[in-house]
Amino acid sequence: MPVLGNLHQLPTRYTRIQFTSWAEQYGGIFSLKIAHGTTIVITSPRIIREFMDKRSASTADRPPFKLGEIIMDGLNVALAGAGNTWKNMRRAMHMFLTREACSRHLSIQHAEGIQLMYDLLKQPEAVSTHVQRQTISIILSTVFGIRTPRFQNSVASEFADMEHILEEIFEPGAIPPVDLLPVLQYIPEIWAPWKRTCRELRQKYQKIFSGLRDMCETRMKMNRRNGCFLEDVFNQQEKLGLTKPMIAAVGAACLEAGAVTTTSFFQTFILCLVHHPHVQRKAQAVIDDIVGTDRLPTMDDFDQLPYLQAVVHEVHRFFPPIPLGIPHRSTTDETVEGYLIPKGSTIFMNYYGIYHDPKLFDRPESFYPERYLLSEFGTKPGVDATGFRYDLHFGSGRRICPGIHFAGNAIKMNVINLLWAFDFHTTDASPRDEECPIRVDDFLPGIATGPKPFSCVARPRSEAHAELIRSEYTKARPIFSKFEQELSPEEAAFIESW
Ligand code: HEM
Repeated sequence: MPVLGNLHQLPTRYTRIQFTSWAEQYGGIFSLKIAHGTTIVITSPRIIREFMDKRSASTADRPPFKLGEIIMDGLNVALAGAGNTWKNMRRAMHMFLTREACSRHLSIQHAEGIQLMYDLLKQPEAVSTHVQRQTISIILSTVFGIRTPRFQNSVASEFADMEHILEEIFEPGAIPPVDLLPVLQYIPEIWAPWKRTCRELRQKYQKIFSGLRDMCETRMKMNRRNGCFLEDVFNQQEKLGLTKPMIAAVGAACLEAGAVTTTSFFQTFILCLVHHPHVQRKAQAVIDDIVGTDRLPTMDDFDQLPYLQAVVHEVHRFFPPIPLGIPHRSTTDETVEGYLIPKGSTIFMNYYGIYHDPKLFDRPESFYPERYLLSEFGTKPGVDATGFRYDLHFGSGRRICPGIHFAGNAIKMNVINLLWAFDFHTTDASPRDEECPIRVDDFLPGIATGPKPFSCVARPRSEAHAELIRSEYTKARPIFSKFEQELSPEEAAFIESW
């Protein structure tokens, strides 16, 4: 296939599995020829450090992405090339996401953590929906100044539906390679159904994010500010060099990049708990020793508990929410491990392949937090761990995820709260392998993804736990009020009745 190169070998779904199998065969770095372009896949922390971190000036660009241009006018922070538009939007995001800025978001994160536990008391079998609502609501509140007290018929469910379709069509191989063969974009819509999907997505995308931005602007004009991030961006719009569409795009990037990934983490966490009751019991025992039932757990408690930290590292390892990262593009010719990487190459970092490499991890398909108590990065004895870091799957170089601290705080809070408060059980009776009860096909395809829906019930561990959650929820309500200025009558009625 001289024109398409390896394209015919690229699957249209679950690319991470194929890349991982090729990495076993060809090693920590291999290349694919797709049309006239070179695609590099790195499945080695050492090479990520050497090439992506240390030579970040020449690897921070993104490959062209026609779908991003069609749907988002090229203004998506995570997909934009490394020019001034990206720099200005990323600079704006730092005002909201540095470690220090994140300490200002703790009170709403804490209050939403309490609502999550309260929601699970009320609807123990809707675990996944409540986790999703909470993650989206925290970002909506802190970024746009509007929260979502329930999932159904809300901006949260509208966003989640749209995102689900976006993730599917963004997976490498999912649609014809219009970026490599631009002629494909001229095929009429009747033979190119992806074009219609893009058109519909564009309308939804613009409606949601322009709408949220305008709501914030109106609130500011009416002197009803609530301290959300977009207020700061409007105030410094000129200094930051942002147009009005870019303001909506900065907010969209936080919600898109932050909600899907963090929700995926919690869903994987709960899936792993459901299939490993002994991990739940061990984690609950260490929490009970220092917390008891007279107060809620805190992030300081989490910091004192190495076993909980090991659980978090193991969840990240077991299923990184962006298994192949977001591809970078090189802007100069570079030599890595003796191979020439031509300028303009598309580069994937195969985190999934690294974390599931049996040469690096003992029984990589098993969920086994103790591995992180036995060696620093959970690797097998004697393995060269050069290049490993706990945040490897958050990206590299100048593109590293700016949401690390925001996500880290949410993870600490929910992990300790949920283990303290609930036992998670499955209602699914289908037989599973005892050694590896979670299967590869328990996870969805897509570029930022997580587990398929799974059966799960959250049972409060005692009436004392439940009682404390109910009383803390009543105390947390006033913290929400400044983000509830634009609630619909149905949402207001829901809060009253909940
Ligand atoms: C468990 C949670 C998360 C994970 C695993 C994660 C992972 C990642 C990864 C792998 C990238 C690509 C980095 C690269 O290209 O090298 C990324 C980019 C990004 N993330 Fe996160 N992320 C998480 C949460 C968040 C949160 C909470 C936010 C914001 C509130 C956020 C905002 C972003 C943005 C804006 C980018 C694009 C950065 C750029 O291209 O310059 N992420 N993230």
